[in-house]
Amino acid sequence: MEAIIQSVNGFRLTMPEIIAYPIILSFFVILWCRYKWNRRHFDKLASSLKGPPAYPIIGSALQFIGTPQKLMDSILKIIKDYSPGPFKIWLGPYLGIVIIKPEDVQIVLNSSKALQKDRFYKFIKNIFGEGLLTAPVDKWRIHRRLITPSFNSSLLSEFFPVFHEKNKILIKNLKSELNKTQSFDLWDYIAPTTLSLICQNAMGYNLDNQSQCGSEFEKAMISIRIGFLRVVKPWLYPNIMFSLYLKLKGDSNVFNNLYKLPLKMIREKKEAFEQKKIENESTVIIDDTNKEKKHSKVFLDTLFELNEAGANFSDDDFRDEVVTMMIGGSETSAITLCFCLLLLAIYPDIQDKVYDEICDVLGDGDQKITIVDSYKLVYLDQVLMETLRLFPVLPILLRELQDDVKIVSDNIVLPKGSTCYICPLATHRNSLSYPNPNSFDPENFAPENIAKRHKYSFLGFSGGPRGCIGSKYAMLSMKVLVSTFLRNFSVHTDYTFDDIKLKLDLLLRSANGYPVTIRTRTRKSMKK
Ligand code: HEM
Repeated sequence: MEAIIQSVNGFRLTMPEIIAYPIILSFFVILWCRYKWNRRHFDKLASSLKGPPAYPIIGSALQFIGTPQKLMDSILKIIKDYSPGPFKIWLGPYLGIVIIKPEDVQIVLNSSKALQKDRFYKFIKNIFGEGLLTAPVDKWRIHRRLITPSFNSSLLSEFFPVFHEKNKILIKNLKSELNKTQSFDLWDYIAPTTLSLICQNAMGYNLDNQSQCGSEFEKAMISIRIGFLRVVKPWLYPNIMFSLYLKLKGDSNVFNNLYKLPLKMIREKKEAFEQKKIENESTVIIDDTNKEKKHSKVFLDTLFELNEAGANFSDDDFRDEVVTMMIGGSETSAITLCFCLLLLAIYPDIQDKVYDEICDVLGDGDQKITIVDSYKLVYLDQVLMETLRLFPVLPILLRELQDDVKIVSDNIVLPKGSTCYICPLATHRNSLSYPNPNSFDPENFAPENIAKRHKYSFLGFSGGPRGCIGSKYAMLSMKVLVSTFLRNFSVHTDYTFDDIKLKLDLLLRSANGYPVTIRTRTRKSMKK
């Protein structure tokens, strides 16, 4: 039968069209209503919270578009406008609630319903796979329990010979910059050192920093930071768009390059492990007095042994845990150390005070630092903590809530399925906890001042069950490096505190590097 043609407002429609269009429209209206109904608790909470402007589909993403420095500026502005929260942020269609007050943070970080890393971590899964940092909760529970003993406090002293050896190389390399008037970037020396430290201490692998592999890994790390910027570029969310983007930038091989060194280490260490097993000498060494003594295994050997005992790590599991340790254990410390030394260069009085303490504990000679000495360097400890307060390497942590979580502020219930943004940067710069939050003042971490504050007002290493597994190792290794550095050189800069501009590309960094000059240390401790 011939279709009936009708004229509707000047448009000519066939009868099937007249029937189909309202059906299609109703279908979308129903879908939309269902979507809104399912998310009514998000919308209800969102309507009661302040937050930056948001638009359908993209949310507040427009605020964050631009360079890593612009991204950081936007974050700082939002924190300033909405602190101390809680406040909302829509990223794409996803509701996030930013919490800043220590009492709220304590609840979320310790809640069993907030252990899951947020969906946005999937973008860094390209890098870390399912290592501890990014692993889903079930896998994380098993791996965390197995891996924790490798960084147990009782083993920390065993890392010292490697600390000494690698710092000796650092000092030798730094001598090429001695007494120059032109500043250099601390990063170029510190980053290879921390990478080399973690490779040897966790993987038992002696990395020659000048080797092709080491520098290739570091280069891949630089390209990989762009992976993180996907979070604020919704058009790169689909994998196909991201692959295309990498191709256009000539970076399509970046992940293969990143994995080259970890895979090489695993292969070689596994061969050595198998060999030792055959010789049945895997855990026994003979000491000077010819007595047999247990030699603690490095982290990677522990993984091999656990696997033998039935832990069932796949090849990907090995790779992911090793990459996580390499990046989590080196970049974080390198950034903190660079900021710390730059701050000491900006504040020579504080540098002198740190140096005096080092001389008190270690003397003016070249006696090697021990673990007991490092515990006595309490002012240096304060300086490092204050550095992490001002420049927390991970300025924002994201948790996807697997159930409702009630926080203290206004008795708000954070709904299941929403994202909780914990913001160390904002918590650390809150004047309720720190009287002059934007100044460098190591006295903030004097014991009497720590006692006045909430425990969760410092989040440099996060907290709760998913807090940093390597915090004690990190503090010790940083203390050894800074004290060795300052025993050899004084550090100087033209920078002022306000010259430090920040950027965020996976981690928080100085946008213009860490420019300093160094001189042979002439001043001996004033206390002598
Ligand atoms: C100054 C140095 C360091 C800082 C500031 C730091 C900071 C952090 C923070 C804030 C987290 C929590 C991340 C999150 O919740 O998303 C974390 C987790 C982690 N860190 Fe560190 N870290 C440092 C050094 C290290 C070192 C030396 C290692 C290895 C030896 C390490 C290994 C890890 C691992 C494996 C995780 C994941 C823990 C888990 O989810 O169970 N970190 N770190």
